[in-house]
Amino acid sequence: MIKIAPSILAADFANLGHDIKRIDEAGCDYVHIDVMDGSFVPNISFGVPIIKSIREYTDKVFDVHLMIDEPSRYIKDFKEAGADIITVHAEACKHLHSTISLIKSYGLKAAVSLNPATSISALEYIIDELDMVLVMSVNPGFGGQKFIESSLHKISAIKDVICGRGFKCDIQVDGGISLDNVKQVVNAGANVIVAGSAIYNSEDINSTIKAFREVCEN
Ligand SMILES: O=C(CO)[C@@H](O)[C@H](O)COP(=O)(O)O
Repeated sequence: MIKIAPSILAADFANLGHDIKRIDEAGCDYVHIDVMDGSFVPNISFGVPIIKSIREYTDKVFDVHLMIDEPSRYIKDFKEAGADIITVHAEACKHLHSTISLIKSYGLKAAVSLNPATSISALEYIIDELDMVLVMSVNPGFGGQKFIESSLHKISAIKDVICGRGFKCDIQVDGGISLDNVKQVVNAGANVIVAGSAIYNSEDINSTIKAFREVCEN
């Protein structure tokens, strides 16, 4: 089952509640929320208070992607703000295993993200604990970048590990996804699709989300 997760990084921040309602009514599965700290990534987006204030606009799953250094410092705050899934970067955690345990201790789903240049070997001793792996198909920090082709091989390699070990774990892909390349990432093994500009910059969000689902599932 494919899940569509529009990234609100591409939404109109002055009308965030309204823009979340639009993707909710269009039938998205997750609301993908990109938190950036200006240190782990060269950009600052928003944090806990904004997430808390948009929580009332939808019941959809809040899929919070933390592009921040040492995220363990803030897991409790993001849980209280309304996160359902928390993704941390392998590159940003000194103690990845304990950060994942902390996320799970709050009853949240836990995911690890890998930057484009990070090997899947970083997942070797943690993947069995995860609900999801996030493959970054652009360098994190900005929306609207070009999809990095080597991500396809990375997705397939992760899929092989998951199938080989025989457990359940979603594979999310994020960055440069459009209606033109989404089928390739699904064929490679991804089942959670993040798209920011392809959805929010489209003329009709409703039909674009439906088109994403149709392309992925057929
Ligand atoms: O995390 C990020 C960027 O760091 C992504 O979620 C982007 O926001 C996706 O945007 P598009 O590439 O789809 O415009």
